[in-house]
Amino acid sequence: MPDSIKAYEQKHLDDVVAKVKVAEEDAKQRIDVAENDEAGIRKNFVNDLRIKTDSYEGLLETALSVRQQQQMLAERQNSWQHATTELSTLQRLEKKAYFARIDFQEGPTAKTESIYIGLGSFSDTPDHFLIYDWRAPISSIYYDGELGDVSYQTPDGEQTVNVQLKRQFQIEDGTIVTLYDTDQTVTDQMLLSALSEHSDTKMKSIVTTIQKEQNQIIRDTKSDLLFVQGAAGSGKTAAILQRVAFLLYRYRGHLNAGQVMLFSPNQLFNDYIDQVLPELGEHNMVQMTYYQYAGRRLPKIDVETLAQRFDESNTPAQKKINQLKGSLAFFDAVTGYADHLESADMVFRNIKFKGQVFIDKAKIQDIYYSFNRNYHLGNRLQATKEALIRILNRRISSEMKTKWVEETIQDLSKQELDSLYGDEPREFESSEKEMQFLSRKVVMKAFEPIRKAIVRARFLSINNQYVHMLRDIPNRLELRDYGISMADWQASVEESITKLKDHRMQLVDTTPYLYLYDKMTGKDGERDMRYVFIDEIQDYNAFQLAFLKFSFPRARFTMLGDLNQAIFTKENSRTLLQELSTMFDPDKTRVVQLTQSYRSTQQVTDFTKHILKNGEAVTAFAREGELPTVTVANDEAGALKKVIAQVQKNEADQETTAIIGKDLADCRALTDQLKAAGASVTLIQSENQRLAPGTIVVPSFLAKGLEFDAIIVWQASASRYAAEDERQLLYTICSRAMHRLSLVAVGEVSPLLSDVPAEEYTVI
Ligand SMILES: Nc1ncnc2c1ncn2[C@@H]1O[C@H](COP(=O)(O)OP(=O)(O)OP(=O)(O)O)[C@@H](O)[C@H]1O
Repeated sequence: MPDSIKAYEQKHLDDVVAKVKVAEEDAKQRIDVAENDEAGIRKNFVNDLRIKTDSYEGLLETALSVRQQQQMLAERQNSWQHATTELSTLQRLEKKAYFARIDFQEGPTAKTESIYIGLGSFSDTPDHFLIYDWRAPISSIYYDGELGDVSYQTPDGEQTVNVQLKRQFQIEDGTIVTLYDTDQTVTDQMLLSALSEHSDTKMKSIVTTIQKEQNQIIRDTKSDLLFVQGAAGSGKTAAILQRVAFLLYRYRGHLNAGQVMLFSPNQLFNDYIDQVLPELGEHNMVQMTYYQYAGRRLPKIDVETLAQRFDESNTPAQKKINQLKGSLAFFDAVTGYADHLESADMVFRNIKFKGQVFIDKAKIQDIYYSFNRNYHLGNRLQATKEALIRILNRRISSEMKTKWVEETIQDLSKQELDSLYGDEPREFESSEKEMQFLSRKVVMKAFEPIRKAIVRARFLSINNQYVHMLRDIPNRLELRDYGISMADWQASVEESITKLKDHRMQLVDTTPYLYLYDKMTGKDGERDMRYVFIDEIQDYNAFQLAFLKFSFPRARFTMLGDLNQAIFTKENSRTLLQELSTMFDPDKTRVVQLTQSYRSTQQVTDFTKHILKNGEAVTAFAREGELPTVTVANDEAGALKKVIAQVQKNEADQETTAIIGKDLADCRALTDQLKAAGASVTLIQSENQRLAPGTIVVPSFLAKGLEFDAIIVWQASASRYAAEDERQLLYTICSRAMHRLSLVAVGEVSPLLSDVPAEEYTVI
């Protein structure tokens, strides 16, 4: 690239930065003005406000003036907010104004235009954009096409332009470090340098190097279901975070971050990605694990944790039952059962008062089923509550005459009496009237728990209903079709009952339980949620997905996953895709496959993909690195020595390292041994822990979605990984490595590695 071009571009950059600085000053002034105004309003507010409470007009006047002041404050707050956001974008632009330039013509006779693309828009006069936001429609041509005719989507339809130049910049602190002209989507050079960086405990945004296939995911606005099957490290997570930023920009004013929700695999992962959106100048979306989402609604039940679920060893019969409980057929069966409750079989509980039956369950049942067939579960319940409240109100008068009421009044202290009188005048026509007044108050107070119980529908019993439903399932589904015998089913119902009595529940029961509860109480989901993202979709079952669709009826779904990494659902994940396809309109479903893996070096990707059999396609990105190493020690002590030596080597090379063990027990034992040998490592044992800098030891099921410079697989031995259905697990572990992968086995190496060609690793 001739120096004259670099000089020209640096001058252009200097001009833009100078204008950015002017705008920064302007924004700062606006912030000052807003702050001063606000302080002024608050001060005057106290001085000006005369509280008039002696007449109705006076009260109204006071209220109006308070309201006016509040409005003025809100306006200042708004302009303060606006100027502050603008300032933070400008400060970012001052350092790195843009990363690309595109020259294009809108038609053969049109004049050539140049635009610069950066993290945010900037214009010096309205309509004169010096920088375009990377999410603007026109910016799409940078990611999407090559030179020549390129089309892009605008809100008014498709546009085609002729692209003549694509220039990329690496800018640091207002100085151009390098620039390249390219005819490819994004030069490999830029991507290579992005990928060669060391890993961090926080994920970074990929704005400058988004790839064409990723851009399709980011900018999709049409699909109700966008399903992304992407190899490990293909940028699924990176792309969806960019997508959230894109959507927030595209629908600014109509969509806020609170209407976007991401279901992530674990809390560590939440921590790992929480800087990406703020870095892009956006607020984080709502982020939760499915476990948190379900658990939050079941505060009194201990739902099985990730670690427990991972350690679960089920009999073949239990596996089949779990499979059934996670299927769409089961979802339909629960739906059918719930609909049937409109005409029969709802289980009720007596409403009690002072240990006695107050309203009998048979009576409640009569009321519940007295409404005509047009009443569905929701309004049937509402109408029942209203009827019960009426009964309660009628019972007040009769209860007032009972002995306990009279006794209670006699025993009242002065303080209690005062609180019963409240602010009401204490003049009564007669002592009888006064007694009546007090009796009513006493009874109403005593009835308060009953009123609450009615309003909260405590006369329903979700636990009993759930058990009733489980017992009824053989009437709704042909168990034999699922390879389940009647005896096995009954045994599993008994087990669920035992657990429920003990306030425990398996994850596989949680969703049907919540779904049944929502149906019984007529809930129809959170209508405000507009975009739901589900990462690591292969760990969900169809029932959960159907439930999420039911729970967010107006949302569009983006589901991402890698069937190669199905560590919980294993082979069942393949049927998930089929089941999903029946849940959404095929015309509004888009499936995108990402096969290129960006995370790892070619050597690591080649090695890991040989662990899989009939796996989904994975292509290595041509980034050179060292071969993975495999060490087989005779005993644990020998293996431990190898691990310590490897950690020391990694530390010397400044490679952040995670040692991944199969389960928590292995990881605990290893951490103790490493610490005893003087190594400094942090054990991550629960998903609620934070990612620590330095070397960590982490069990496989918590390493999902994360990445590290170097991975040491602890106990890559035949004793740990032998079963065919553990291939995905071993693959998931190994594919966390960016640059360096070391496997350490004791005794005999895992047979799951037998298909890896000998030239793809070094034995040490
Ligand atoms: N276009 C890109 N430019 C630069 N880096 C990228 C790009 N795409 C992906 N990466 C990087 O590749 C790594 C893997 O990406 P990410 O974690 O999003 O993959 P994933 O598909 O979610 O992986 P997994 O399924 O294994 O968790 C990250 O470090 C990410 O920043």
